[in-house]
Amino acid sequence: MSTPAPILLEVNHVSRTFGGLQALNNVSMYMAEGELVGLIGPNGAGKTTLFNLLTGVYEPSAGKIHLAGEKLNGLKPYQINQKGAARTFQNIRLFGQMSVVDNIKMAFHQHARHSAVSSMFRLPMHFKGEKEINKKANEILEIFNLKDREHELAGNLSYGKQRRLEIARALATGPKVLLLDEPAAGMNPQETAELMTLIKWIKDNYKLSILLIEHDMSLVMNVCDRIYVLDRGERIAEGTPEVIRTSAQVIEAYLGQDAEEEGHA
Ligand SMILES: Nc1ncnc2c1ncn2[C@@H]1O[C@H](COP(=O)(O)OP(=O)(O)OP(=O)(O)O)[C@@H](O)[C@H]1O
Repeated sequence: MSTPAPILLEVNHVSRTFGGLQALNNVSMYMAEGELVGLIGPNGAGKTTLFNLLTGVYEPSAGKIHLAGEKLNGLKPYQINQKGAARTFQNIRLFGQMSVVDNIKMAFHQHARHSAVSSMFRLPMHFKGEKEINKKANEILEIFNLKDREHELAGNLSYGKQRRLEIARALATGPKVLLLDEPAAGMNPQETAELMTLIKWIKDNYKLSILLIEHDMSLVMNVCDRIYVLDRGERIAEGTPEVIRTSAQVIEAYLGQDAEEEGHA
């Protein structure tokens, strides 16, 4: 029997309220090193809120979050990024007026080892750092098939390519865990299939954990090792794709959503 991978991310009994609204209620979850975990649930279930808690956009009202044994509660988004969590957003947030390659280099700079002093005075260490960053940015552009567009303004890329660039940029910060919020939203079926192959490849080659929010159910079922299901702020199921596919509670939650949507139509 192989030894189980160590736990990387731990969420313990986390809740979050917004005024009177309980967006998350006593949710616990974990991710092991190298796992690709799905986070699904009907609209308004609390998925993005959980991402926002994991990345320091909001603080939990109760409960604790640990990454690689370090507590994340109370840290700012940039501090959590430095501890190894990077994310993409539902609505793409690139520097549209900067080139593709500069978007990647910006992310490297956040984590580059050369200090502000060495870059200010252009010390030899600064040039060594720049050379290294150029090399790494090149590698990432090749992997994400964006090399031929490196000097184009990010805002001019097609939607599918902007989504890929956003993931490339998150990866450039050297994360231990990558949080992807609906990375396939707005993509056509071919772009989606390519993206999924890429996500699996990233997981295997960068040996990192990935948490994926995605509405496309077949996609989640195909790529994830395990899945958590939220509904109205509560965790209602957890398990392998097979377990989730046949869970009566999950089916009921989604049917409930369909019925609500039909009622509003
Ligand atoms: N900043 C906020 N202020 C007030 N309410 C919020 C805030 N953020 C989220 N909510 C509420 O919390 C609940 C959960 O929202 P959340 O965006 O986390 O759901 P979701 O599962 O990501 O939904 P979707 O699939 O539609 O993106 C919703 O009722 C939402 O309106």
